[in-house]
Amino acid sequence: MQGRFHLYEGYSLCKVTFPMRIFKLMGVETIVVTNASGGLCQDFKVGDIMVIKDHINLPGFAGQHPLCGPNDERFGIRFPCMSDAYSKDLRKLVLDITAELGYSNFVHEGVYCMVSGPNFETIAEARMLHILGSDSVGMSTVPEVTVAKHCGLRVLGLSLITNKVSLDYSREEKVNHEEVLQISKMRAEMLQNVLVTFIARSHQVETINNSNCIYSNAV
Ligand SMILES: O=P(O)(O)O[C@H]1O[C@H](CO)[C@@H](O)[C@H]1O
Ligand SMILES: Nc1nc2[nH]cnc2c(=O)[nH]1
Repeated sequence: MQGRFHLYEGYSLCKVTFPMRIFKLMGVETIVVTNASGGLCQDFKVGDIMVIKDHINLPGFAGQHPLCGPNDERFGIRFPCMSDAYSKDLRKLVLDITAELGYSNFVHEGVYCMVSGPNFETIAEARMLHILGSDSVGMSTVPEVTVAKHCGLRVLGLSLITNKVSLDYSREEKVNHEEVLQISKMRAEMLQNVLVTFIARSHQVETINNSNCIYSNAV
C-alpha cells in the first residue's frame, strides 16, 4: 500500500484497519508495517530505525479499539493474545540484515506508543509516555497491527525516528510535519535496501511464504 488511513483524518478504526482483513482474504500471511515516529528514548537519534518489538495502544485504553463490537469469528477470536504481536523471528531476521548492511549503529529495538493525534505531544504528555515505557510515539500502526494479529497475520514493524520528542522545558526546538517528511525522504533508500533484502530472505524464516505485503506511509 502507498499511504494509510489515520484516526485523526476522521476515519473509524474499522476503516483504518479494513485493509488488514482484505490482505487476509487475499492469502497474505505476513505484513511489513513502516511508519514515522518521534523518539522518546534518549539514546535514539534522528534518522535511526526502530524495529518495533511491542506497542502501547493508548487510544485502545480509552475505548478507541478496532476490535470493539461484535467479534467476527471468521477472522479471529474474541480475546486475542497481543503479547507477541511483532514476530520474534522476523525481528531477528531484520536485525541480522541491518547488521550485514552495516546499519547496526542506527538500528534499535523498541516500544512504539500510538496516540490519536493530530497534535504532537505536550512536554508533560511526552514525559508520561516515556515513563510508561514508550521508546517512540506516533499516530498510526497500532490499530492495523492489532487487527492483523487478530486474524493471524505475522507482523514486522519498522519505525523511522524522524524527530526527537522534547522531554525538557528548556529545549527550544519544535517538531513539525515538514521535518518528518524530510527525514523520511532522507532515509527512504536505506529502508528500501533493508526491505528488499528482507523480502528476498524471508523464505529463510520457516513459516513465511511469499505472500508478503508492505504497508507504509511516510517512507
Ligand atoms: O503515518 P505515520 O507514518 O505514522 O506518520 C507519522 O507522522 C505523521 C505526523 O508527522 C503522523 O501521521 C504520524 O503518525
Ligand atoms: N505523535 C507523534 N507522531 C509523530 N510522528 C512523527 N513524529 C512524531 C511525534 O513526535 N509525535
